[in-house]
Order: sequence, then structure tokens, then C-alpha cells
Amino acid sequence: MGSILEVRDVSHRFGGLQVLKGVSFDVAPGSITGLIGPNGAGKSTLFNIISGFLTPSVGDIVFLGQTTTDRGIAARSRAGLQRTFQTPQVFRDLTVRENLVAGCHMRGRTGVLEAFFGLPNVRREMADARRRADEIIERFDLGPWREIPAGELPAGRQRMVELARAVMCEPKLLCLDEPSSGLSTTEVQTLMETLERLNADGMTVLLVSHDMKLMEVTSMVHALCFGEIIASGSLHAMRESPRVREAYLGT
Ligand SMILES: Nc1ncnc2c1ncn2[C@@H]1O[C@H](COP(=O)(O)OP(=O)(O)OP(=O)(O)O)[C@@H](O)[C@H]1O
Repeated sequence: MGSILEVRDVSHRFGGLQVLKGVSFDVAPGSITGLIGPNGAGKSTLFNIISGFLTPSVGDIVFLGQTTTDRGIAARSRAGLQRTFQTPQVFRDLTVRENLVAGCHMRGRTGVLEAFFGLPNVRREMADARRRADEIIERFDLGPWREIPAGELPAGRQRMVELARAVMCEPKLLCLDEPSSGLSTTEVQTLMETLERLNADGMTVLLVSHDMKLMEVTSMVHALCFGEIIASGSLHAMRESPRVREAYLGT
């Protein structure tokens, strides 16, 4: 199989501000690919373009061989691209389990009328969703908080709930925006182990962050600076690259 995701010559401007300049890279299936860069490099803009929250001024996003540049967020999600946010977006009043079941909704095949009348296939689908939510809750060590409203959990745990909900959708590509932001050292370690486990189970991950510790889980890293990719390679190669050191690490 070719690339899961191809970013092709993407440029973007906000009014007079050129934020991305001809950015191209691929995400290989089965990889954890990282995108690093200093504040203001254009990471979030690129991430929003990949996930469909923004349309690039120029260039294309190709997901699973299909040009998806003009497809909306929901269509990309149905095709298997899931994202998380810098600030975790959980349904605050729903329990952890309900959050995960809600995540499963996108995978459902039943229509609105069937759901309204509570037809047997809807009940079956809901039972499947609850079973799957319970499995994932165990995998993410969220058991003790299963029936707690997600909004009452500390930020680190909410991030795990958001990640678990994204995993419920069985994404082909999981895109994570600054997933370690606001986490303690122990929580970052747990996050890294979780990502490695998901990847070992076959999930492809795109990780956008300036956290070099977190980047240790990646097999390929692209460094973005002032809207351009200035280097690509292993994390070790990035740490050794004079251009990255100068632009990103400031040494
Ligand atoms: N909606 C917007 N309108 C105008 N300028 C914007 C907008 N969003 C981002 N920018 C500008 O685009 C540039 C790139 O921002 P972006 O948030 O993509 O960078 P980043 O690498 O994600 O930074 P950070 O690590 O601080 O989140 C910055 O100069 C920012 O001020």
C-alpha cells in the first residue's frame, strides 16, 4: 500500500500573512509520523488543513489515495481520519462510557428514523457500541472513571478519554494535536506507552507537537519552520541537524 496521507505542495495565507509555503510530505501506513516546529511555524494551520477545518489556498490533501481537499470534516472522519484537539474536547456532562459510545455513532449504519423508533438493528448497534466502549475503557485504564461525567476529570484524564473516543471509531489515521500539552511527566509517559501500543496494533498516527520527549515514539519526523519543511528524518537526525538546531532548538 502507498501512503495513507499525502500533503501535496500545500500553501496557505491568512490575508497578507503567508503561513505555509509549498509543504509536501507523506505519512506511511503503520508509522507514527511527527511534525515538529517552533511556535508560529504553521503546525496547527497544517493540522487544520489535513483534518478539514481549513481549505488550503493552494495544494492538495490526499487520504487513502483520494483527493480530499474539498471534503468536509465529517466525510474525512467517516473515511477513517480522526483528530484530537490541543484542548481536549470531551462531552463534559456525559460519562466516560457515554463519551465513547457517542464516538462510535459515526461508525453506525442506522438512519435517524430507525433510531427514533428504536428498531432492533439500532438496539443491536447500541449494545455493540457499549461492549466495545467497555473494552476500550479497560485498554485505556479508565475503568474507575467509567460512570463519572468527563468534565469532572482532570485535564490529563480528559485527554485519555478524547483519545479513547477517537480510537472507538477505528481510525485508519489518528491525528493528534499537541497531545502532551498540560500533562505531567508521568502522564506523558503513559501517553507514549499508549501510542506505542496502538501503533503495535496497526494504527497509523500523525503527531503534531513541539514536545521532543513525546517525539521519541515516532519513526519519521518532519520539521516545519516559518511555513516550510526544513528537514525530514529520524528524531535522532533532527536532533543532529544544524538547521533544526538553529531554527527549532535555538542552538
Ligand atoms: N485564523 C488566523 N488568522 C490570522 N493569522 C493566523 C490565524 N491562525 C494562525 N495565524 C498565524 O499563522 C501563523 C502560524 O500559526 P499556527 O498556529 O499554525 O502555528 P503553530 O506552529 O501551530 O504555533 P503554536 O505551536 O504556537 O501553536 C502564526 O503567525 C499565527 O499568528
